[in-house]
Amino acid sequence: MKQYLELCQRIVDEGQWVENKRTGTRCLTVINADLEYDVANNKFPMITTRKSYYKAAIAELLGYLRGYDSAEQFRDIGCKTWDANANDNGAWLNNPNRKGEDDMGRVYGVQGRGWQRPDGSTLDQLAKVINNLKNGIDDRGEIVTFYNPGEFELGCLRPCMHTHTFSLLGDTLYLTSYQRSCDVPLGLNFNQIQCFVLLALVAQITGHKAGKAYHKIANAHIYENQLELMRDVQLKREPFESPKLAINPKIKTLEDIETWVTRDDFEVTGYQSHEPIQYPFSV
Ligand SMILES: Nc1nc(=O)c2c([nH]1)NC[C@@H]1CN(c3ccc(C(=O)N[C@@H](CCC(=O)O)C(=O)O)cc3)CN21
Ligand SMILES: O=c1ccn([C@H]2C[C@H](O)[C@@H](COP(=O)(O)O)O2)c(=O)[nH]1
Repeated sequence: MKQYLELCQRIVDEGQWVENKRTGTRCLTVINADLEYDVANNKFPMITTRKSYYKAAIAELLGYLRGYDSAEQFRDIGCKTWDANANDNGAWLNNPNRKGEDDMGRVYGVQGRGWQRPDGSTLDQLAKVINNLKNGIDDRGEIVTFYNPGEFELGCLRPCMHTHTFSLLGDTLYLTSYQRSCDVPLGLNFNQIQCFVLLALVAQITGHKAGKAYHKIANAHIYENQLELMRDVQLKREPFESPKLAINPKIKTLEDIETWVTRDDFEVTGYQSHEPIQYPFSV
């Protein structure tokens, strides 16, 4: 929590204003942030200086791991975060590749689970990584990347947290996640949870201990219409202790994640937070 608040304060104190053509809203911006999460000691990085909706963040991650490509699929598992980008984003609505209501196109999990090879076959990046890790193999390339510049025009948004590198050291699994662009008031609240859960979950299904998750962000920003709430409300509050996360121990395989796991297989205990803050969302 401390590192989150320090990043917010750094943006407020040192950020530079950057125009953003896609959304039409300026952002106060800093470059480079390194966050880390102590998964080994179950310090769940949930924001406490406002109410955090962690189940939606976990559902979004489950959708990525399943290769979902429609906002309806995300809604069905308890996550509304893709509605606006699929259905209210002018550039995407006018893109001839959009297949209709709720289509997100070839984003995130579509790349992670079905990267198109030149010969027309597809590559399941996630299955390869899970298989290797299960067999104790780290080939120094246990990477799942959603970032496919050749197909950006086939999706509603370029992936933000785009690449996940798993590393095995003895019997402990580590994760390094890379993010190109970060909406600190809204997106980061979700992304922190997702880094933590991704490591905890993959460690569980591959039979390893979880170590630390390292989260590397290039462009970290606060939209102009979010600044006042962040500076004058959220940053004035004192954080509470981090809660703990329990994951259903019956989750044992990638197939479990694909078939029956829901957001209710994840429970947080010891969460105390300040009042909710509703930040504006820029499409
Ligand atoms: N401008 C922008 N910021 C983002 O963080 C973002 C995008 N666009 N586009 C793609 C995804 C969608 N994400 C989102 C979208 C909405 C919320 C959001 O509204 N969160 C609220 C309530 C969540 C709920 O009730 O489930 C919050 O208070 O955290 C969070 C992340 C993250 N990404
Ligand atoms: O997981 C996510 C997804 C998106 N975001 C934010 C970061 C930016 O504010 C927008 C994406 O806009 P671009 O113009 O494509 O950079 O969404 C996030 O923080 N986390």
